[in-house]
Amino acid sequence: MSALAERGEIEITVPASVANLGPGFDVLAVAVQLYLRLKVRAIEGRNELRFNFIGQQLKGDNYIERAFNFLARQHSGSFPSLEVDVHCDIPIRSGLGSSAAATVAGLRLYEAIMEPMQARDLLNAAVALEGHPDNVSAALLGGMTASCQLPDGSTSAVSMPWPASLCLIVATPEYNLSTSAARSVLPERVSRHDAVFNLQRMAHLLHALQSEDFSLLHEALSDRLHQPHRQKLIPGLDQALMLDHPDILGVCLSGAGPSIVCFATQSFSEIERMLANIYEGLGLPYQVRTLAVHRNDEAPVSEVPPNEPDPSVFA
Ligand SMILES: Nc1ncnc2c1ncn2[C@@H]1O[C@H](COP(=O)(O)OP(=O)(O)OP(=O)(O)O)[C@@H](O)[C@H]1O
Ligand SMILES: N[C@@H](CCO)C(=O)O
Repeated sequence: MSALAERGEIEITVPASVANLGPGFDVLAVAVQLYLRLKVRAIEGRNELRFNFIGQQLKGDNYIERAFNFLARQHSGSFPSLEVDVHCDIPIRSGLGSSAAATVAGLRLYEAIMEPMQARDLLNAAVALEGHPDNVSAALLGGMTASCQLPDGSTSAVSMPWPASLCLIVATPEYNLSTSAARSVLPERVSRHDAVFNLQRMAHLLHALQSEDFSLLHEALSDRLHQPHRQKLIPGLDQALMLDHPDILGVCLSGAGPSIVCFATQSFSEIERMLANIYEGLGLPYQVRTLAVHRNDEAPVSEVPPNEPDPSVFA
């Protein structure tokens, strides 16, 4: 029996995510405590989905519906009609993984009303729809994830430790930038010098997050694969990268932007104010939020006993 048949109404919650984390372009992402929530009820009839967007208006296509239909077409095709209330706190086209959250929500909705699915099938469906794996991996697994596209075309995603004390202060200007527009400015080829630069930072970033030694975090968040090419599209990024405060441990673009993220373990309101001053100077409306990392289970990933199979690892 599906969860919906058992309970009459179900809720599905999917987190926002900050992708790339500087050098980890299309690889790293971290889920954060900002959510897309669905409330779902069965209604009379079959094969109809009715959506009510509450609070935030949908800009663009409905990716919840797209993901649901993707699975419905692959499986039986027939489903009970549903009414879905969508409460979305994730700003759309802002570099916080709204499309990934919507896609994962649609897949989880199908799973909830039909049958449980293998985690790897959900991930592969999400990547097929989203086009890049980083945000959807974090939206599915929670915490920080590293994704890898395998030679057979499937995707693997693994969970990585994230220090409980490290928060993200995220500034979002009111300035829509679609991911496709922010990807269109990226060069097809990069130099060996730049590839090595990113590998060095990525290794140091993972070390800093594992060891909780943040002394090299600032340098470890620099990037040459995407951020410099996007910088001209992102209001406030030049100024944010130059912010100077002893508790700002590093700064980078959030996903494809235009959100910008500062990392810190304290002084959150001072850092929020510094980010706010940038957009006030530019005359742009903005929102600033201090976000903790979202974990699917509250146990830190590092506490998973080494010999237990980790259910959050796909292969
Ligand atoms: N709550 C939602 N419900 C349905 N579809 C959504 C929702 N939120 C976003 N989308 C779809 O995702 C599109 C935005 O995707 P896009 O990848 O450009 O931005 P983003 O995911 O917010 O940013 P990024 O990928 O850089 O984090 C919207 O135009 C809409 O089609
Ligand atoms: N890795 C993707 C993330 C989009 O949120 C990009 O930078 O285009």
